[in-house]
Amino acid sequence: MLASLAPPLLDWLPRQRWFAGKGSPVTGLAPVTAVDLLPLGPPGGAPGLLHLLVRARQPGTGSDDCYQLLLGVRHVLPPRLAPALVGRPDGGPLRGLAVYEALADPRLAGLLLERLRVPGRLGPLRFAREPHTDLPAGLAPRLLGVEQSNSSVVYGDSYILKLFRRVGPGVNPDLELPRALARTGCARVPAPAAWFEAEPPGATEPMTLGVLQPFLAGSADGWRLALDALAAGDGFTAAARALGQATAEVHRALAAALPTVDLDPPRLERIAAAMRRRLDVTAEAVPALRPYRDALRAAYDELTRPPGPGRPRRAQRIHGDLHLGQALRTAADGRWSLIDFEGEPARPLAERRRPQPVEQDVAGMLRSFDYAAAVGRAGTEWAPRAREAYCDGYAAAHRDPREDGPLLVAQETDKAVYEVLYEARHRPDWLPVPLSAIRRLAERADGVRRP
Ligand SMILES: Nc1ncnc2c1ncn2[C@@H]1O[C@H](COP(=O)(O)OP(=O)(O)O)[C@@H](O)[C@H]1O
Ligand SMILES: O=P(O)(O)O[C@H]1O[C@H](CO)[C@@H](O[C@H]2O[C@H](CO)[C@@H](O)[C@H](O)[C@H]2O)[C@H](O)[C@H]1O
Repeated sequence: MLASLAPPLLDWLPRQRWFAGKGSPVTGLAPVTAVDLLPLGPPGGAPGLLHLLVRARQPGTGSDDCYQLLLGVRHVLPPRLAPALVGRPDGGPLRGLAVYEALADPRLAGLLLERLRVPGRLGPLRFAREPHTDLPAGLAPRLLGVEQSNSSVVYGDSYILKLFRRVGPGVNPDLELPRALARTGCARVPAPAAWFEAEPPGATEPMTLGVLQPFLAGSADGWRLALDALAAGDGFTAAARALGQATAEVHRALAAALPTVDLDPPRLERIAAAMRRRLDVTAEAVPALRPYRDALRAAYDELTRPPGPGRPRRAQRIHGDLHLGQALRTAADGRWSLIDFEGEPARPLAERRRPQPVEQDVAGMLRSFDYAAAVGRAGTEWAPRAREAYCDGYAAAHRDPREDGPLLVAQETDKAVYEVLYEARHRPDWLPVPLSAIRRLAERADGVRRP
């Protein structure tokens, strides 16, 4: 079946926002699993729903990533679904049929919820749910239009299903961590209600494919709220402080729920080495970063010097890609919740599941205030105030993340380097935002190198 689907998919896949392999051509697709979730009916009857895991061949990248696709199949595509068209295969069993993004079709998205309501297996797919959750039938689905790393469908403003696009063996932290947090009673993170995974033939571990969790209706994300506050000339320090507190609570709950480790010198050296590697890879890909490479390395060297006495460094499971867009505040009670514990989508899963210093998350959020200030054209004081308020809130609920300056600066540098690559690949117009932070961090590191 894939042979006839391959030509339209080869054209369509690299254009999707969630396609992670931008920058290298896709030369072929290899099927991993194919499951008919709903067989195509006769003309005028039910659409078909095909679940596919495909490996995209990208020579020279060192890895052929596996992607999850949900494809609708119809004899005739109604005009409202025209933007979702992937293509019309010109041979094989799908010849002449319209193949399209199934999540855009409420009938097919609804079927996914039905599958999640009833635990069980279907070929290599396994559907599971928390035993005592009440999942009503027939909730109206709508595909979220936001441009993200994955795809999400909201059901009746009650639940949201996140479908991971680039998938790999091992439990996804976006299922693992919220489940662990739910067990501790931490209410800052929506608890998974159901999920599904695949066990392809020969796989050593299942791949998490999707997670259903309660939808926080009436909430707005921190990025939107920060930009709104900036446009209105309102302050953001109270919100930032509360967000710092929420982050600290989640970190404390994660440290209680899952193993933590000492950041001894060999571990710190490994962290610094990984940061240097990311810097080198990014400087190769983005020439604008090259003039700052040596100065930034100094920040990583600082990290490996022994910290002051009484400052034990520890690592634990963290969010891994914390920014304002990952924090939702409900209008009714002004409470912050954190979402999207997948970690940085570009990093290998095993690395994302490794314990890290909490400063990595704190640095991510600090960078985000900087982004909001740049995009919202804030005055020079806005970001420093928000950053301080966030750290104050964090310190009040846990410990002060500013205490270990070298660790925080190294993490912030690493994050800004990540953002340079992210923006170069996904939003080149935004590249100046992390680059201006890189300039600032490089000047600071130069000051440390030549006091
Ligand atoms: N539990 C939730 N309640 C309300 N909105 C949510 C919830 N989870 C996610 N969202 C919305 O969906 C968007 C995408 O979710 P996210 O987990 O960040 O996916 P991605 O990995 O694709 O970025 C978020 O920016 C947020 O607007
Ligand atoms: O899609 P995800 O939420 O998993 O995260 C990716 O996309 C983010 C952009 O939406 C990106 O975040 C960067 O841009 C944000 C503003 O749009 C800014 O607030 C963040 O600080 C900045 O890192 C994130 O890095 C990326 O992993």
